Order: sequence, then C-alpha cells, then structure tokens
Amino acid sequence: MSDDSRPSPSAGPSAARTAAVIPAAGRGVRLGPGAPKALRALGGTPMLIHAVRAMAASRAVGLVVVVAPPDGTAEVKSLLDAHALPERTDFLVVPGGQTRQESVKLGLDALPPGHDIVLVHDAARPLVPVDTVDAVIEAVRDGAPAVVPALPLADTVKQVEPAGTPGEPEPVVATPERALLRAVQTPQGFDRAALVRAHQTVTGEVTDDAGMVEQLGLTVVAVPGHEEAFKVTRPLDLVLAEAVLARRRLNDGF
Ligand SMILES: Nc1ccn([C@@H]2O[C@H](COP(=O)(O)OP(=O)(O)OP(=O)(O)O)[C@@H](O)[C@H]2O)c(=O)n1
Ligand SMILES: C[C@](O)(CO)[C@H](O)COP(=O)(O)O
Repeated sequence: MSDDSRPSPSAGPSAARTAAVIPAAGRGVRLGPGAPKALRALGGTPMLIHAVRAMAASRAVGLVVVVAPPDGTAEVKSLLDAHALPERTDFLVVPGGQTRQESVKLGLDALPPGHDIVLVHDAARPLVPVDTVDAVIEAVRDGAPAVVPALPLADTVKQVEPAGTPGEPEPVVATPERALLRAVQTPQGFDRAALVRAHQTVTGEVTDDAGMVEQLGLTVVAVPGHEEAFKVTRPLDLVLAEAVLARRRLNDGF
C-alpha cells in the first residue's frame, strides 16, 4: 500500500499522535438505490476500505475510527478484518448518526487519549493521495488549528434566490469573485481540542468540520488539494473513480 521509503510526517517519535475519523454512515441517496454508499464496490473493493487505506497509508496515522451505518457496525468490522491493512495502524468501529455532523461527533467521542491531531475524512473520498493527507497533517503540526485541502474552481459560481420547486428558474443575486473561492475536500486536519470544542458548542447546519472551527473564531488554513480527492456523490462520480483506479493499477503494473 504505502511506500515505506517515502519521507513522511509520521517518521519520528510522535508517529502515533494522529488519528483519523472516517464518517461512513451516510446512505448515498444521490448515488441511487443500493447498499449504503461506503459499502459499495469500487474496483471490486468497498469504497470504505479504499478510504481507510488512504488514511492508514500515512505513517503519521496511528488510529482510524470508522463511523459505520448505525445498523452496519458488524459488517464494517468484518470488512476491516477481511481486507489487508497496515499492521502499524489500530482500528475502531462505532455506529453513526442521522447527519454527518452527528456521525463525526460520535467518532470523536470514541477517540482514546494520546492523539493530539485529528483528521476527519469522508468515506466518500476514497482516492485521496497520501501526499495530500501528509500535507494536511504537516500544516496542523506547524500550528494551524484547522487545515483544509482545497482546489480553485473551474466554474463560475452564482449566488441565487433558491426556488421553492426543483427545476424552477432561480433569480441570480450575485457573482462572487472566483479567484477568491476554493472547493474544499477532506481529510480536514485539526488540533484535537479545537475540533472537540467546535463539536461541543457549534449548533446549526454546517457542511464541514472546518466551518465549525471557523465559528469559534479560530484560523482555518487551506493547503493544495488534489483532483483525485473528489467526493463520490452521483453516479457519474463512480465512473470517474473506476477510471482513476484503473489508471493507477495500469501505472502500478497490476
Ligand atoms: N448521517 C451521516 C451522513 C453522512 N455521513 C458521511 O459523510 C460523508 C460525506 O457525506 P455525503 O457524501 O453527503 O454522503 P451521504 O450522506 O451518504 O450522501 P447523500 O447525501 O447522497 O445521501 C460520507 O462519507 C458519508 O458516509 C455520515 O457518516 N453520517
Ligand atoms: C466535508 C465535505 O466533503 C467538504 O467538501 C462536504 O462539505 C460534505 O458535504 P456532503 O453534502 O455532506 O457530502
């Protein structure tokens, strides 16, 4: 899986101080009918296993907490047992909640002491490269309380007055300056205490964990994301993910 000769933020005495929480409890409604999204196959292997391997590929990550569909913890444990994973990494499985926010909180609650840096990574981003994971960890180690991998946008973005009914025309009210915008990915990396405080105090709808830390008034920094860290959300994303995986296998010669 990982190249042990690669320099990594994990090489060193504090190697086990980073934990990764993987929210994997969503249904995947936008992907269409079927098993919970994280359990669906990508290149013959459940998406969740790809995401777990992506986190464990970083030598900095000593523990991975998988937040499973509430009725799927036993299945997720069996999947982790059945697939090859690095021996240096510990794994925990906990049941998730009704929202992503709840699921991340349940993962955080299960974290044992001793991990000062926490990554939160969507199971739905199975193909994030290890260099991106390491860059996020490095930026947290350098002192940022919250770090997001982010990419510039290819599309122009419009702010609209949302129509009540899907398909109805929506008045455009503003065009934010694209050069100032970024599309944010995961893993997002955190000083553990800041992330825990955010999940204890911030209420209301948020779509990512860094946004919660932002609401505490703490600094969030962006590091370069990666195009292969895209989120598998709709059926076409699955086609792209299969293609990326096929290209990797070709390049790796298997
Ligand atoms: N109650 C929830 C909802 C989402 N997630 C996780 O949060 C990540 C990002 O969410 P998204 O891509 O929106 O997944 P789903 O909620 O499954 O997708 P959908 O909205 O299409 O149902 C996914 O790894 C998903 O499993 C979670 O752990 N618990
Ligand atoms: C956390 C996230 O992946 C950052 O882009 C995203 O906000 C999750 O959104 P979702 O609608 O819950 O998939």
